[in-house]
Amino acid sequence: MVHALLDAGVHAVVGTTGWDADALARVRAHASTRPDVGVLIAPNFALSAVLAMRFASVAARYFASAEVVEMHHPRKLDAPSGTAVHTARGIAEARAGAGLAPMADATASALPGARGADVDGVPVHALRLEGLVAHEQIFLSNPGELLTLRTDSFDRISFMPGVLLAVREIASRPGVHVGLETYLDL
Ligand SMILES: NC(=O)C1=CN([C@@H]2O[C@H](COP(=O)(O)OP(=O)(O)OC[C@H]3O[C@@H](n4cnc5c(N)ncnc54)[C@H](OP(=O)(O)O)[C@@H]3O)[C@@H](O)[C@H]2O)C=CC1
Ligand SMILES: O=C(O)C1=N[C@H](C(=O)O)C[C@H](O)C1
Repeated sequence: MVHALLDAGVHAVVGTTGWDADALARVRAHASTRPDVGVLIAPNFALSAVLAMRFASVAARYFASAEVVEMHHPRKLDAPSGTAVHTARGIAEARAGAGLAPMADATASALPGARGADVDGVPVHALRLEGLVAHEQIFLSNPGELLTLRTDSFDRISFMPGVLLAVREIASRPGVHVGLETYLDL
């Protein structure tokens, strides 16, 4: 779909998650044939989630350990959530940039999944619970201290301001961008 929109010269705001690295690379390659067209792939349009991700990536370099727990409604098809993957990648990039060593974890035996998914070295845990919409907690810790960042979308109305911002801005932002934070002055 995004390839067809690029071919037609139509800007695309994408909120669908579950993209793997290969799919993203294919879009980037295809987009290079239409540098005049904008593509925004945003795993979350809620301001609280975008800010939580940003805060996590700013804080990550100061903490020895980091893990992400996302919680969603049980009808969700992908796990972990696109938001959690994006959060973990931001943390991992910040850690790598600061030259931090891999996180301590002495686990020697575990049931499959017990330590979550490994996203660039950051454990990500997915809960599916009736009654929830979209929620995430980011844990960052050092010996003797813990920082917890939490974002809750109680209603899908939370995504709307970000979607409107994206569709209003996209024509002035050619190229492929990942994450609504690229549109914000953060
Ligand atoms: N970026 C963000 O802020 C957010 C992202 N999401 C992401 O959006 C995606 C959809 O989630 P959600 O809205 O809960 O899912 P839903 O099942 O509620 O909606 C999916 C929609 O896609 C349509 N659809 C499904 N398959 C096709 C297809 N092959 N061709 C065309 N249309 C299709 C469905 O149409 P029909 O009803 O006719 O089957 C339906 O309208 C997920 O990846 C989710 O993670 C969700 C919320 C916020
Ligand atoms: O499926 C959902 O509902 C959501 N999906 C997105 C994700 O995977 O991060 C955004 C939000 O969490 C809602």
